[in-house]
Amino acid sequence: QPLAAKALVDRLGADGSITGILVLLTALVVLGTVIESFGAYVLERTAESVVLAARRTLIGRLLRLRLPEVERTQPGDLMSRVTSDTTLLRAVTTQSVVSAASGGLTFLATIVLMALMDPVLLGVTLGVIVLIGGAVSLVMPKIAQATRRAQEAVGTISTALERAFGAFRTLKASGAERREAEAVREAAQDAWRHGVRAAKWESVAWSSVGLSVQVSFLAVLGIGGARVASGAISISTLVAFLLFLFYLIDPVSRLVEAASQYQVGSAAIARIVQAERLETEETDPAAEQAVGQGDGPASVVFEDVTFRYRDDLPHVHHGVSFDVPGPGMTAFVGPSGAGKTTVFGLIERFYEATGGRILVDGKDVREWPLPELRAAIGYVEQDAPVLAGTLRENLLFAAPDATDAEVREVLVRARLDGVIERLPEGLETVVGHRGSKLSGGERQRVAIARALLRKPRLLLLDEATSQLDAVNELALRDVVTEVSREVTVLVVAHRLSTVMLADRIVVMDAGKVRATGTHAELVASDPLYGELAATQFLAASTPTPASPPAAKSLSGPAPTPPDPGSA
Ligand SMILES: Nc1ncnc2c1ncn2[C@@H]1O[C@H](COP(=O)(O)OP(=O)(O)OP(=O)(O)O)[C@@H](O)[C@H]1O
Repeated sequence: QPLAAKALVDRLGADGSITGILVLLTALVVLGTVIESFGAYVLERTAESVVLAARRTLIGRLLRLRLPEVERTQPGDLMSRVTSDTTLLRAVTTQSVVSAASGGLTFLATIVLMALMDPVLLGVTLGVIVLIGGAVSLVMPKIAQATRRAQEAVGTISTALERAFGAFRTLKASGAERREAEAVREAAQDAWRHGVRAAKWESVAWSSVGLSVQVSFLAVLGIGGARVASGAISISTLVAFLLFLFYLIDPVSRLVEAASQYQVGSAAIARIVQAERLETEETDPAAEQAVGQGDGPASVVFEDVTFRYRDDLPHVHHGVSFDVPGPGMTAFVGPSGAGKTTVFGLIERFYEATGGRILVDGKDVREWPLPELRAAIGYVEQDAPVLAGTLRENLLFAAPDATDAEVREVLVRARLDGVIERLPEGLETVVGHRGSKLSGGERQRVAIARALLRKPRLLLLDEATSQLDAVNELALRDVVTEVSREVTVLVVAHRLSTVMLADRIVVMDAGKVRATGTHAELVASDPLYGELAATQFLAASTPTPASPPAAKSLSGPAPTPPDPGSA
């Protein structure tokens, strides 16, 4: 452009035609702008792609984490690694890379030209730059450290918010808004403090650029002056050298910028890598694709299983053994904390047993391809979680390929058809965060319908009927009885009515199976079972000798009215 402008001025002076040059000049301006904006676009796009790639990898791994890993970490913090930390990668991939490349090239070119003029003065300049550069390099880790702390604080904010929103009703009912807000504010304050600290160290790094050039200037002036006086170099060489020194400001600034941006990015990378290192379940896309539905009810055998949740915790199972041939209903009963729910966690292989063997269909669960094992199982958790989204999404969650006819059938079986009919939007009704717009009983029925839609060979129900009213409970009991004719059903039961329907009952106590048998057998033979039947089960059904009408409920809501159905 300057050359074209010069030619333009020359032509004007010589009264020549300027059209060609004007066109050339315009073309150069347009071309320059296009190249510049295209360059910026490519750079930003690359940065966004890096962020996307990091997020994809992270998301893919986080949803496959082993359950103990998730229990050891904070979901909110893990989320902030996907959302906030990955964003910081942009800085490294744009400013940092470009500054390092352009700054590095200009720096080298200037140094070469300076070396051609006077190697001695160059030595002086580099000496000063290296000295101050050394000091700056001490500052760099502090930027990384402060950024990491700031990002950790951002993770704490997410964790605190997740905790509050996860139990929003309890938060309000406990009047804990102010205290929880205070905790979040404190984390935000922490993020601010560390962010400011990072900014402080960055400004130290920046000001050192000016300092290094000024000190070099003084040193070159002194030593160069002496060399001019001694006749080693000419005064014009000294002047040119000093000018070059000022050309160094820009590349050195860019290099420092690149280095400090890199520190910020590396703090984020460290947190991302940390999340990536968490242990995931084995993945085998081929096995996932090839998951077929086996036939018939599955059998479950526990052989002297021992288990503890963590190495530093006591054992929850001390040699649990039982044998459940399919089909039929098996109820697990026992005092709270006996390890009943843990049995389900081990069958699903959420956790690995520390000793003994667990066989499903005669095959050790560790030898089953995980997707295949889980495809055979329908699981209704203790608190029957419903996910945000529509009812349809919730139902199809475990069986995305289910047909409308199958959904309808399952809705009728789970006695949800009436509920859906009453809703103006039917299956498209949005159920709110964790299904907060549904009643407790409705949530449980949705969870049961979801499990049934998976057409399991083994159904695990954890207190699945504990929040149902008498009519629905009776209906669901019929469903479960019906299902148990073809499917192996294991249920952690807290209601006598459910227990009495079971083909076999496993009584657990303190991490062991103390007895198995039918209700009648156990009432006669096992004192703990007799006591449980009398006191702990909800006396929902016909009073039995072991379950007087005034029986005290320890494990659930008020007793429901007597139910003649199970007499
Ligand atoms: N994820 C976990 N990490 C650590 N300890 C756990 C975990 N889950 C359960 N425990 C502990 O293991 C023990 C057995 O728990 P489990 O849920 O199997 O009992 P349960 O018999 O189903 O009790 P309930 O009838 O009250 O549901 C309890 O002492 C519990 O505190």
